[in-house]
Amino acid sequence: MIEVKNLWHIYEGKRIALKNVSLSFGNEIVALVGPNGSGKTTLAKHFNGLLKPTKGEVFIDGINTKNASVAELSRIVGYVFQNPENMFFEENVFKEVAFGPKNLGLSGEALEERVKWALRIVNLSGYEDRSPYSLSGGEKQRLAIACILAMKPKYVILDEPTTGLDEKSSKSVKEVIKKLRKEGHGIMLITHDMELVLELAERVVLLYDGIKVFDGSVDEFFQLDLRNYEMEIPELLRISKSLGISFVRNVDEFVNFLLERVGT
Ligand SMILES: Nc1ncnc2c1ncn2[C@@H]1O[C@H](COP(=O)(O)OP(=O)(O)OP(=O)(O)O)[C@@H](O)[C@H]1O
Repeated sequence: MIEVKNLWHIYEGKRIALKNVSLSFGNEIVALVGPNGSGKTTLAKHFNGLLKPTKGEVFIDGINTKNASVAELSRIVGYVFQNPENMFFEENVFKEVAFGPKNLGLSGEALEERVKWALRIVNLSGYEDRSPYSLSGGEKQRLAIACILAMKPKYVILDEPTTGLDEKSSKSVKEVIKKLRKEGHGIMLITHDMELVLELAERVVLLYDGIKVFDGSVDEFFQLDLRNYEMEIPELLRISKSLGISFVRNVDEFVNFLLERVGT
């Protein structure tokens, strides 16, 4: 369980980025949303100790982040940053994925198994010898996820995992996220992509100007007037609402509603 208790974060220069935020999350997919500058990244950086509370406390499976190093916390919380190509530095995909578990002390067959396992989950088996830089945007995103998974963290934070990806790549990243959830990982999606929230999230936390203004179900979230928070509901929901359909997750559900209506 990740537990945030009355967290304040004030950057040097006195910018108050988080104001008394409390939340906890476990084995679920939580979307962390809010307009630019609302404090999402600041909050997420507390989960692996990259930032320490100005006031308040953060516990990762009972460990107070104040007393733990980033290295220690990164074993429990994996953070997949935005623009993953910035994090690659090895000559091939195998070495890139092996880097983290190697640092954790794995070697030989165990290391090879771990890398193969991580690549299998993200559907990149067979890519071992490719240069990370030769991959497509979606493949890079999946490689970045594999690098984190190879360290077997219990929680995975994904910062804008679908931004800049085409439909097909975005779909395969979503499949990976679903797979991780099934494997028992707790997942936090930091995102502006409301379609992604609609499709995958089980819960939404909304930050606005450093304050947690909403924490609840996806259905309830999309009942808020999101324009107040500089966001918009997905087109699919807008259309379905205008047809009197209260809540659908995806096009298939939408079509089913319409077919039921035609049939009655
Ligand atoms: N290193 C820093 N020093 C000073 N202020 C910072 C620093 N990092 C972030 N901030 C400020 O803290 C506030 C929250 O920023 P943060 O990056 O957490 O927001 P965000 O919700 O992740 O935004 P975005 O959606 O644009 O990524 C912003 O006003 C930002 O300018």
